[in-house]
Amino acid sequence: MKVIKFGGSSLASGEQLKKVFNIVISDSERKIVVVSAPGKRNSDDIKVTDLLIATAERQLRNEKNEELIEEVIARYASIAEELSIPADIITTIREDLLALVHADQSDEKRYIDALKASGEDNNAKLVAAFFQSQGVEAEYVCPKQAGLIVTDEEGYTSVLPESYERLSALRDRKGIVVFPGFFGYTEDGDVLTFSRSGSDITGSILAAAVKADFYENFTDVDAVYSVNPNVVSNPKEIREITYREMRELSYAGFTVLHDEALIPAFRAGIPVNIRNTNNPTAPGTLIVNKRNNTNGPVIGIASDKGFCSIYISKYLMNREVGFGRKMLSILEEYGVAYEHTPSGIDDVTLILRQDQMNAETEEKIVQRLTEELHADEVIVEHNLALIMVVGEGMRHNVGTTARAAKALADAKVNIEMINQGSSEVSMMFAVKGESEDKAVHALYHEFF
Ligand SMILES: Nc1ncnc2c1ncn2[C@@H]1O[C@H](COP(=O)(O)OP(=O)(O)O)[C@@H](O)[C@H]1O
Ligand SMILES: N[C@@H](CC(=O)OP(=O)(O)O)C(=O)O
Repeated sequence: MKVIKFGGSSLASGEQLKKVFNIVISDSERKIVVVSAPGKRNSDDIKVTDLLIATAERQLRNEKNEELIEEVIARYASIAEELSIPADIITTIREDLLALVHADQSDEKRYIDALKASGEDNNAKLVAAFFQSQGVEAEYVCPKQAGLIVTDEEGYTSVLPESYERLSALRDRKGIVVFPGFFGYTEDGDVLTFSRSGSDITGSILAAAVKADFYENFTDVDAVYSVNPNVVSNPKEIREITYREMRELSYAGFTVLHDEALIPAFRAGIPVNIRNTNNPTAPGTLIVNKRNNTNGPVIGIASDKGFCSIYISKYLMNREVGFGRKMLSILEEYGVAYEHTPSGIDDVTLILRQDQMNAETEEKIVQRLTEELHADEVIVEHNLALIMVVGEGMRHNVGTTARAAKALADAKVNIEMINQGSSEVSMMFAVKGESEDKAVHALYHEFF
């Protein structure tokens, strides 16, 4: 049995849905279909999820949002019309959406999440209706009814372990299951969404729950490329990659797969196949536990901007018991997570996503770090990009760091920081945000 997920780009129009249908029915193992909300039809288009977020935010500010609501409905209606799906599905979608817009707004996060999730929920209903109209046995399955229960943590949602057992019953359903991605229900019955692009996570959860043979993730590229194709044109395709490598690369900027989507499939030992809806005969990229290393030291180079660093120095920091705890507890009080902590004898640097702090919280954090830790220096540097060079082969190849550092030096990119060690399969370089693309090009041309 295969679980097959289609991203928003694969579901953006009636024409795309026809491709989806043909892909699903071409293989009788494709039994569970996870769908995103309709995505962009072209680069200037707006994803349904973004329209829904804007609708919710305007409602919360008591601003007019009727046009946005109609735009959302029109996206589904144009697909239904293009595919001659009976129009009553659009009436259902309209009623559902209006009920959500006018629902209780006392908990803003839950209100926004419920509206956001309706993008995939209503799309799953539409896709199921389309399959049925083609004479195929297919049913929409509600995540609540199926038992996709999620945690309710501060700013974070993940699947509860007991969900797997309940979801395993999906295996016994007759016909094709069409399941909305991106959200689950709390134990209290409220909708919570995963982070953006989280339908990938739903697909992986279901694949693990039903012990699928494969998790196929259909998107709009022929493969995972060794570097973001929006940065380097015609990059090398990756045929096979390990879970560990892909996890590092998707964390660091390979948006083709959500970085949390690998864990459920990895734990259950299910291979993940990234494929192209627009070119379904292409083999795509297979994500597996072990691969033959035919790639040399590096398999991929990913990058992401929007980071800052907080450099803290204090003479004899290494001798001070509890320094790290005190430092991190100050961040914790402001709800700020850190990504990396490269350190020396008398200094440590915290690397964080910059959008977690505004100018005011930053000032307070710096002041508290300085005063409470009696630091000699606390310096914040903004607008950094992190570049991750990844490959299982690094462990067996001497000199990879030197090659990377030389390539950056030759391209006149100053390395602000290097972090290598904890992970055996990656090294991280921090550079100034404006040097990001230059650095990625230089590293790509060094290793490929
Ligand atoms: N290394 C990479 N390989 C392939 N695609 C990548 C990579 N890095 C970023 N991408 C981007 O990921 C996109 C696919 O992800 P996404 O837009 O979320 O698709 P979907 O709508 O199918 O969920 C590609 O179109 C591409 O622009
Ligand atoms: N629709 C949601 C979830 C998702 O997974 O979408 P996509 O498959 O288009 O990345 C989002 O835009 O975040």
